Amino acid sequence: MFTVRKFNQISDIIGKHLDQRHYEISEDAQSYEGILVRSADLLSAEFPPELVAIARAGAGYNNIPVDRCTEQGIAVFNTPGANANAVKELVLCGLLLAGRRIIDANRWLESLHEEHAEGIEKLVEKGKKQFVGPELMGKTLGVVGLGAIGVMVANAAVQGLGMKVLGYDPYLSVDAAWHLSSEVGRVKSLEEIYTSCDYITLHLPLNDQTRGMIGETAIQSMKPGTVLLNIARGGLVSEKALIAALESGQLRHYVTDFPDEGILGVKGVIATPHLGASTPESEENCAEMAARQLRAFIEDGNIVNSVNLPRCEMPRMGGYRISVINRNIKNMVGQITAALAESGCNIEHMVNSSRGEWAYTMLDLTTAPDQACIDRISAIDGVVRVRTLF
Ligand SMILES: NC(=O)c1ccc[n+]([C@@H]2O[C@H](COP(=O)([O-])OP(=O)(O)OC[C@H]3O[C@@H](n4cnc5c(N)ncnc54)[C@H](O)[C@@H]3O)[C@@H](O)[C@H]2O)c1
Ligand SMILES: O=C(O)[C@H](O)COP(=O)(O)O
Repeated sequence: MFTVRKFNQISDIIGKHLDQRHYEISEDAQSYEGILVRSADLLSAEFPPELVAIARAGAGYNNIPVDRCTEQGIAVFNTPGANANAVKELVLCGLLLAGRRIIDANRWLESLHEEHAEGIEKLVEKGKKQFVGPELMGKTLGVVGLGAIGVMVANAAVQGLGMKVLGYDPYLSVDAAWHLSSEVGRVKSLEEIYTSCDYITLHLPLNDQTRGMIGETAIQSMKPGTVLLNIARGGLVSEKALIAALESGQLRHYVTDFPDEGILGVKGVIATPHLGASTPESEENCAEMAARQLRAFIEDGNIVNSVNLPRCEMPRMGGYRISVINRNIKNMVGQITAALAESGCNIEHMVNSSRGEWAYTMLDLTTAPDQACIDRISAIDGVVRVRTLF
């Protein structure tokens, strides 16, 4: 029996993979092997020694202390693409809301309704000229980050809305390149996005490299009256520079899913309360993918969609499986196999993968290793976690 602690409300569909006979899902357990989480802040959480994996039911994992987890031998997973369509739809909504001044117009109508009991139709016809707003067709959209969401937004804007679209992503994956419409232009610098676009939308992770990337210099190099959309993370944009730019008109609108007390009420801000992934479809997709990945790792050691460890899968063909997380330094596999040989264990199947500074090995043995053998492998310099999976 394994225990998985939920740090957020997660769709009940997780029960399909984490069934009651083998998993207890708890909101307050103190000892647990797995975590399921959405946006709860785990950055300063203390983890129990039994914890082997954290599954983020969503895309962004800046709420998880990934480096600390790796040092402690904890695998961290996310669910790439599982909520991308929901976010794409919210971005398209944001483009239309900002372009056609729908929020201002709606607010005006509500005020009319409060002030006038009748004659509204005449006032509507007289007043509508205040809310003339440009069409999207023919305007240029810049997409920063061409991952699961950025590609969908770029394709929808170029194919469905008739916009010109420029995309920037220095780390574009082969998979994303396959899915990107050939009508989307790729640029090599952010400067090109800033200077040529009427609308700019951000679809990249928040990390040390991207925090505050939209500051005064970036905003000042944009076209006057640019609409900036940020459904990715609030920390990508410097709030001081943003507010000054909205006040001066350098930015016409800031469409964001991450409002706070600093920007709410500022003219030009159109905000939603972190609703990007809040659709029944994406909540289920993310929960199911997270639960499946968590179970595959807890029970079989298989790694798919980890953000800190390499992809590594080996089908179960009997035998006694152990898994090892270690630093990616020379002679680790040699030392692990030597320790097994010393304990008289024969290796039936083995797989080893690395990712940057870390590596992962799974071995299926013909006989069960004893505790002395596990201790010997755990004592190898650079090994951070050894698990027995039988
Ligand atoms: N508002 C919401 O509810 C919501 C929902 C999902 C995702 N998000 C946010 O959107 C982000 C993107 O999600 P995704 O599913 O598309 O992720 P993804 O990993 O599929 O795509 C991110 C892309 O950003 C690119 N990138 C990384 N650093 C970059 C840089 N410095 N400049 C340009 N591109 C860079 C990567 O190469 C990748 O292609 C997430 O990290 C998350 O913060 C928000
Ligand atoms: O990164 C994500 O996937 C989103 O920000 C969604 O967050 P949520 O799961 O808390 O809605």
